[in-house]
Amino acid sequence: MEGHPLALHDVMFIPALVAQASDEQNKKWLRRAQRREIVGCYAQTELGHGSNLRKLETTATYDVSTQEFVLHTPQITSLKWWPGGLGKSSNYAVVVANMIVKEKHLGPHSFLVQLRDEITHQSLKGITVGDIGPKLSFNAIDNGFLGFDNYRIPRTNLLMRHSRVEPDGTYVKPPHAKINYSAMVRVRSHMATGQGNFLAQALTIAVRYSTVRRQGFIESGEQEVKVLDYQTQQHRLFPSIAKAYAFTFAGYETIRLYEQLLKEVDTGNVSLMADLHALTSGLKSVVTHQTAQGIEQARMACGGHGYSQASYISEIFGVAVGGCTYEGENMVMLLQLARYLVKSVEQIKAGESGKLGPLVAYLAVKVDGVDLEKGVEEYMKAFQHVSRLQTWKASEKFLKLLKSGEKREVAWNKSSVELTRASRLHTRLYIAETFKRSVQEVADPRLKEVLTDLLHLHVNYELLDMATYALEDGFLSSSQLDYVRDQLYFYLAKIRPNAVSLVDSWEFSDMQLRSVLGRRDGNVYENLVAWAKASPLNKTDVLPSVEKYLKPMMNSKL
Ligand SMILES: CC/C=C\C/C=C\C/C=C\C/C=C\C/C=C\C/C=C\CC/C=C/C(=O)SCCNC(=O)CCNC(=O)[C@H](O)C(C)(C)COP(=O)(O)OP(=O)(O)OC[C@H]1O[C@@H](n2cnc3c(N)ncnc32)[C@H](O)[C@@H]1OP(=O)(O)O
Ligand SMILES: Cc1cc2nc3c(=O)[nH]c(=O)nc-3n(C[C@H](O)[C@H](O)[C@H](O)COP(=O)(O)OP(=O)(O)OC[C@H]3O[C@@H](n4cnc5c(N)ncnc54)[C@H](O)[C@@H]3O)c2cc1C
Repeated sequence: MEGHPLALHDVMFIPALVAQASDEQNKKWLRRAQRREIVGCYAQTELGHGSNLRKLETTATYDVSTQEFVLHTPQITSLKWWPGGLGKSSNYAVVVANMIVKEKHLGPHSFLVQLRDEITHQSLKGITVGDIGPKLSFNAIDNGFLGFDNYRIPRTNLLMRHSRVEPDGTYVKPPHAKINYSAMVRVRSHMATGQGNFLAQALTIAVRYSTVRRQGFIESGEQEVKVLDYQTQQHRLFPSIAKAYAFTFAGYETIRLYEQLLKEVDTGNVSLMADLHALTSGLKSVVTHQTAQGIEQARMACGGHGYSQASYISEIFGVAVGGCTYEGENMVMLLQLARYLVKSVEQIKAGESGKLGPLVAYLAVKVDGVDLEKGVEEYMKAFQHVSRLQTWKASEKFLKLLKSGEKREVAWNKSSVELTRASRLHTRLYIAETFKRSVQEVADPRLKEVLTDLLHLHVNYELLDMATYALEDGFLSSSQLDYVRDQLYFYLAKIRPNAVSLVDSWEFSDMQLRSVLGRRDGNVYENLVAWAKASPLNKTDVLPSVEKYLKPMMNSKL
């Protein structure tokens, strides 16, 4: 769980080579990387800049006389800072640097750079590299720093699948300005399944423990109840079970889209890039945020024992919450999706609704009301309505400010909270729709029934959570919201008998979960005692600190 020092080799280094190095370059590098003869990482973020890639300070200046790039980090803030696996493990890196050719700044480009000797593993001359120190989590990964002192690499180490620099310094542009960002888009498109998995682990622990833990009574009786029988406990955990499934389904779709994008880009078609960038930006932000919230609720649902490291939930939280920051800080990425939404509104206003992509076509279609009792399709229309309402409101606010003479960037900043709200609602609609589609495709009738219950729970929970938007313009009445609440409570109770099976179906082994509370056999109490006894503090009855500090204090006459 604490991560693996070679994780980024597989997650980003190899994918960056696959997507950005030419076939000829990959003949030299890819096989070696796949065999782990060389170990690499993805070095982009700097001490001074992570979000704003246009301001990266590391430069790669082309020297036409030697046909080399000179890598340089001119000041402290230019040091690469954060890349996983960079500090100690990697001997190579894909380095993102601002490329300068014939004094022209051509923006961020990726280079394969050797950092350490392949035999001795010592850092090479001109390179300063090390570990950035302990973090909230991921402490088995050596996130690192990296500086270059006019460090030279051959021209052919610029990754040249999409753009090139010829020996004489002629620059051949890529087919899309942001094609060099593909390694990030890849990770973002995998994050929904990855985060769904973290949420699932925490829920497995909390749900299993909630069937072992007995406390209090619902009705007066002989035996105290399992805490999972409390409606509040179900409300804390079951909507997150639905989300863990929903995120996984949404993630499968974005992974498929990314694979399709890779194929299309190779044939010169970059039309999917903007859509996938917008979609994955929103999805990574909503999913990581909701996952962190869900894991924290799972921890609290385990009461005091949830706070113990024996629960292992705090470890899962630490790793998962990193996703709110890495691969694009969540607010920054929500604002990327918002750009796409505002553009869509502008297209509609210009009478070009026909040009809208399938995921935003609903922004042009007004719905007057819904009959929620007719089922999930009507809920989808309600989600569309709230997302459309907020997207139009936020866009109009921005466009009005623009019209009043504000600079574009200032108008954007003044509308940004509303814009991020629109992005979240649009993404939650997407998650609900992929959930619905995925459940429809399930062939096994018994499985389909249980997943349909989860889907119903999800749409009722989500709609209630967005109620302010739906009430704002009278789209939903208060009696409709009462219906949603009743449905929510109905599905909490309906899911209760299947709750343990739903989490067991994820098939985490005890070794994976590392949780005393979430043990498959349910023997929690005896193992908590054994776990406590194994604490280093219990190795001796009397600690050395007693002689050193306590006794002098206790014997003092003051
Ligand atoms: C098989 C498994 C695979 C993967 C598993 C991965 C994760 C699994 C989940 C859990 C993890 C499990 C275990 C853990 C193991 C390891 C940890 C895993 C990963 C951690 C590694 C972390 C790595 C990093 O963090 S790398 C650094 C990431 N950095 C960022 O994300 C920076 C964010 N900033 C940006 O991306 C950009 O600066 C920007 C905000 C997008 C702005 O860019 P820029 O200034 O250049 O552009 P403009 O704003 O001017 O926009 C112009 C225009 O371009 C459009 N645009 C921008 N980007 C893109 C793009 N990528 N594609 C297409 N279009 C793009 C933008 O929208 C504008 O369009 P319009 O003009 O039309 O509006
Ligand atoms: C666990 C972990 C692993 C990482 N692994 C890697 C790696 O392998 N390789 C790598 O290169 N990097 C890596 N990173 C770095 C990571 O990608 C960046 O930290 C991340 O992109 C955020 O950038 P930042 O640190 O510059 O945040 P900042 O941009 O400084 O964010 C600070 C605050 O400013 C706000 N903000 C910034 N810009 C805007 C804006 N335009 N509009 C509104 N608000 C804004 C943010 O929302 C945030 O609230 C990793 C980070 C972590 C935590």
